[in-house]
Amino acid sequence: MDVGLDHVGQRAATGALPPWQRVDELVLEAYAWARQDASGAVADYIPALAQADPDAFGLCVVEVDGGTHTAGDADAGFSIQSISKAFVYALVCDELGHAAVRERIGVNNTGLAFNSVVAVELNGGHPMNPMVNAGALATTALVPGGAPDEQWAYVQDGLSRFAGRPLALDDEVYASESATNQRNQAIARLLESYGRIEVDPLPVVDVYTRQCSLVVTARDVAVMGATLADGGVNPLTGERVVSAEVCRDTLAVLASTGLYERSGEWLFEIGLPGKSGVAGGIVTVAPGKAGIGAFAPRLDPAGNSVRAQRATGYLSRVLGLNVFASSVHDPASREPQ
Ligand SMILES: NC(=O)CC[C@H](N)C(=O)O
Repeated sequence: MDVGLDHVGQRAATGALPPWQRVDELVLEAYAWARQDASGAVADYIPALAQADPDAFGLCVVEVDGGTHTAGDADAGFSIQSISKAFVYALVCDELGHAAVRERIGVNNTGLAFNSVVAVELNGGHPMNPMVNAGALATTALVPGGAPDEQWAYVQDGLSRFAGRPLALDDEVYASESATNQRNQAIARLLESYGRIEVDPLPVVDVYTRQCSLVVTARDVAVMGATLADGGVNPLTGERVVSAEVCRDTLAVLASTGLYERSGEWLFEIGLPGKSGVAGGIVTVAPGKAGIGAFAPRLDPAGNSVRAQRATGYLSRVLGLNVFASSVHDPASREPQ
């Protein structure tokens, strides 16, 4: 992934964000620049997703003090899909302690596609990390509650607390994905055969499918990211959702695995933990600073939104968010004009 940022100056990551009026302008600029790229294709392996408007595009930055900046369709709804994996993982770690989850789920990249069955086999039945489908299914199996309906209530409530508003299910996406998720059912059965899922796997797949079908907006996703950036406290509601330690651990996992087999390229270009979903959303977290939510349905071959990656990369540079760009003495780290 080369998102074509060579012409955009990298602001040093030390210090605060620019004043809010300037952030407003830069968000509009990032949006206009990313919008020029109409490449990629809308996901169609879940039939309901194929109906998305390919030109929809929303962008939102929420700062840890609650300051909010939007461009385009920031309030257009889309299904959260794999972005949910990051937040369900955080909730489960907060509940069970990260050591237990780390052993069972893992924190290393598979180097393979998000829905790879081979990855499970190659790793002796280990799901490897919570951001691929195998690890996400194994994580959802650990959600407290026991019965699937209670687990679902826990997930829906927890993700809503991250977003700061009640999130609802997209019934059409849920029905469509339920009818076509045989591969996820197979992965769950495979994990069961290796003892990595110890409950009935098909209800786990159902809870997972529901969690992926929650409707969010770019604004919601930015608030969810800002909650992780803010050490677990939602900057809009003031509610603590998870502990600061859980945020730290979740962000480390996102940095290495959030964009699947493209995670290295993402980190190289953008320098921030992020998580994508096949409906076209990406959440990105600038620790201690802000969350970014971006949504545009056209995807690259790994299943990551083209425009969302570009807009986020632009913002990372001009806002000075790249966590590796901290050398104020580096002549390449110049203030953007
Ligand atoms: N990458 C994704 O967003 C995948 C999520 C989707 N619900 C699936 O399980 O296939």
